[in-house]
Amino acid sequence: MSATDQLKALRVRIDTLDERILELISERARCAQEVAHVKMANLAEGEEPVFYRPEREAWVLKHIMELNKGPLSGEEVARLFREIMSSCLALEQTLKVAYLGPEGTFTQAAALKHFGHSVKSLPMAAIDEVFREVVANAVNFGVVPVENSTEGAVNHTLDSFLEHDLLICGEVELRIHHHLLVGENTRTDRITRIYSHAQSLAQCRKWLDAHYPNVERVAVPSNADAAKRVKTEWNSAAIAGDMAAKLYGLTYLAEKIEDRPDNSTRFLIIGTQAVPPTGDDKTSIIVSTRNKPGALYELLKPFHENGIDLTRIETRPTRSGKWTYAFFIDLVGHHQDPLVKGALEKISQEAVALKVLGSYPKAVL
Ligand SMILES: C=C(O[C@@H]1C=C(C(=O)O)C=C[C@H]1O)C(=O)O
Repeated sequence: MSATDQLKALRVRIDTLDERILELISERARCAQEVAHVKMANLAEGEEPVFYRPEREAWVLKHIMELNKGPLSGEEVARLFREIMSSCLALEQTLKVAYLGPEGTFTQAAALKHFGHSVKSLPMAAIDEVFREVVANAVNFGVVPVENSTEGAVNHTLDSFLEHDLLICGEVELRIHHHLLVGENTRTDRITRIYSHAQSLAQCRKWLDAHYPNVERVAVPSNADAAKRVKTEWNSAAIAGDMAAKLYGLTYLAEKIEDRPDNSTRFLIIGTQAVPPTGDDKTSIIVSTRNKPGALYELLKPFHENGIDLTRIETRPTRSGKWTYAFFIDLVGHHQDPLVKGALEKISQEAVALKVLGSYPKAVL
């Protein structure tokens, strides 16, 4: 058989497979519609239906990854199913998700990675605004950055948890690649200014010292903001990611300029919905202690005694009193797991204050 005939035959097979895939996806979508009807028909009086179930979605993705035998990677098939679920959920309810904007930020990329593309994503000007939109019920969820592997905690986010009563419903991790971008009329030999968010400038510090030691670095509110500015400036460049580059039609002067190749940022999904256990969860708490010797040691002891793994501890001053600190702790497990529950009960007896910010499925993708 000639190559042309071979290709022709293969394409006929692909067409037939696509038709079957379409049939199956449509059948799945109809099932999701039925799920919505069942949820609506079984509400107690005054009860609001809960369409989005993060614990179920995490299970579906993990199940698919476990079943997958290739040739596509587990992550690749999970991304496809992430989008299928996103479309199915949109038949039940279109989620509104606020994120730290403007459009084109890594936080928007994180929101779409977590929820898929069938949500309505709404850019906010500041982290606190994302929190306020969720508190006001103007959106279903919010997405905010919380820590970067190179630069550490995002303090605005931690402080917002002290001010607002919201729950963490999920986490997303995103590999962060920064590029040096310019507009089409830029004189690349005359760059006198590089714009970016302070965190991104810090994540590319060594690269900038080596390649643009004498160029002014200007911190702006977001990478997308930086990208927007350089579109029309002939003597400046921006550091931003692919989404912003595409959104503003910029040219790549240098790619992947972050100092650490494993540079990644963790984002949190904030909402008002408590998430049931999946068996592979994390819990975030805020706790403050009396200011006495050994207080932090005493505080952490119950975790050690119950064999609970702490993945992060961060300290922030609170505004309620001088030298009073709040500890943000992430641990492995759900707050309903007996060992976690026991440790938290012991801690709440000792601590000045303890707040469980939420238990949520570990990031699957
Ligand atoms: C179908 C459901 O509703 C939503 C859609 C899901 C899906 O498409 O698989 C999974 C969980 C929910 O977010 C459900 O609750 O099972």
